[in-house]
Amino acid sequence: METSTDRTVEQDGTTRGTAPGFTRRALLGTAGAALVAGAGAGAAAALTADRHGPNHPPVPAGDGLGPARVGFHGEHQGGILEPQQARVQLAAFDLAGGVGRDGLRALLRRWSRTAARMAVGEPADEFDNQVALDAGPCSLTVTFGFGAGLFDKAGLADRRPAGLEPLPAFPADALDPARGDGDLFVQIGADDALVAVHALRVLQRQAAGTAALRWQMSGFARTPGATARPMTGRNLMGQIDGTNNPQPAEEGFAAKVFVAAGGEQPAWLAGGSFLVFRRIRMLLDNWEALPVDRQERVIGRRKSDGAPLGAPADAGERTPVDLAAQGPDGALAVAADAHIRVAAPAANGGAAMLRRGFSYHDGLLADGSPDAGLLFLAFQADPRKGFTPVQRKLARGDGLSRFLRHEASGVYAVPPGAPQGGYVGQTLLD
Ligand SMILES: C=CC1=C(C)c2cc3[nH]c(cc4nc(cc5[nH]c(cc1n2)c(C)c5CCC(=O)O)C(CCC(=O)O)=C4C)c(C)c3C=C
Ligand SMILES: [Fe+2]
Repeated sequence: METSTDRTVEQDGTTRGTAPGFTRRALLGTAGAALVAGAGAGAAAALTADRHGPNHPPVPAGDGLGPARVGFHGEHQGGILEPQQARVQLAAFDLAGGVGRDGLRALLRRWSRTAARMAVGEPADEFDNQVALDAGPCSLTVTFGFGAGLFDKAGLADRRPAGLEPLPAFPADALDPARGDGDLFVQIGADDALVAVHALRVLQRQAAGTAALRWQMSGFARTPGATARPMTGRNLMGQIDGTNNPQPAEEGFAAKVFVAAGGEQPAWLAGGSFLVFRRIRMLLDNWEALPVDRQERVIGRRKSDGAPLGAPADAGERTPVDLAAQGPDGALAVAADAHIRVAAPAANGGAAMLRRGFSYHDGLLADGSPDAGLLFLAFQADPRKGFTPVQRKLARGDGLSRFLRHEASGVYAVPPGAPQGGYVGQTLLD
């Protein structure tokens, strides 16, 4: 695993030299980019401790989160396999009328070039507003997705993937169309809020005349180093959320998450994925009125350590779930309507997805309740076999659904990663 701050590990495992990490903006001559490296070394050592992932080089103590970087180029796009960053910006754009295949290609070329530059902390181009000048890339990833509408508008209807059909309406959906769907989707993750917002602003300005912002949302996850040891983050209901995700090292992971070559989906999408997005508001006033043991019953896991109900006191979140386990009274330890029972692949014909959601908190609603919840994001090889059957089940029989409102929705084809010198979407457009 690469450890030097002046080299980038690309997703294909190759390394690439760059100007020494934190001072590269100054080397590039960007105005105002005289940078201070190594501040707060002691705190930084802790902050960087849990940022390691398959495509994510460890950062030596003393450099903080700033210089950490995720290579833009590779087999898959960034922002899928890496550990979640502390901040996310989600946005969707609609193509302007009359923008055909060539206009779309020009935009994606430009966006890819810019995302690759920003991922190593370089300024974008003339549209860079210089608001993140003194920050490193902070593990910036930019992930692009294509909505169903894009294919008709760009004259590519014959290349629309079969998996990109609209999601069915689920019972109790309360969806706002203005905050869902969209022709082009962008997920921007970074360990610094300004870095993420800056990247979105640059992409938006570059799109002027070609694509207009349709909706935008901000989210957050745990900041690296916030806990004494690396552990799965908590959501705004206080649950450890993400434990039983498919793990990259496990057999069959790629088949669950990525589109295989030679299958039902078009060849251009091989190595890509599908992303299902749901903005799910949590009814926190109701949830927080429940005693903790009732909250645990709703999920099927302990709140303190995330261990499955019925597991021994010293079990941890990674203890395998025993859905047949019984309590002392002979009743199922994980209740029939517990979220983890209803959502489990075993209850859904093996349906699986890689969940990578972020919390949001956007103030209060008119009734004084928090406008807060989960920006649910799940990558999968085919939503018709992943998200849809699971959500069908959850909407009918999940104890958690009484505390949730699905308010916005989108499904996007996520193209494979771009090779060096290439752009995301190239396999579709060239
Ligand atoms: C359709 C898919 C899912 C939606 C929508 C969903 C919403 C949602 N989930 C939580 C909290 C937790 N979910 C957990 C596990 C879990 N959830 C899903 C699917 C959806 N969740 C799956 C497939 C699983 C794994 C089930 C298993 O195999 O064990 C957990 C437990 C910890 C974990 O494994 O992640 C929590 C907690 C919320 C709050 C929420 C909507 C806001
Ligand atoms: Fe869940």
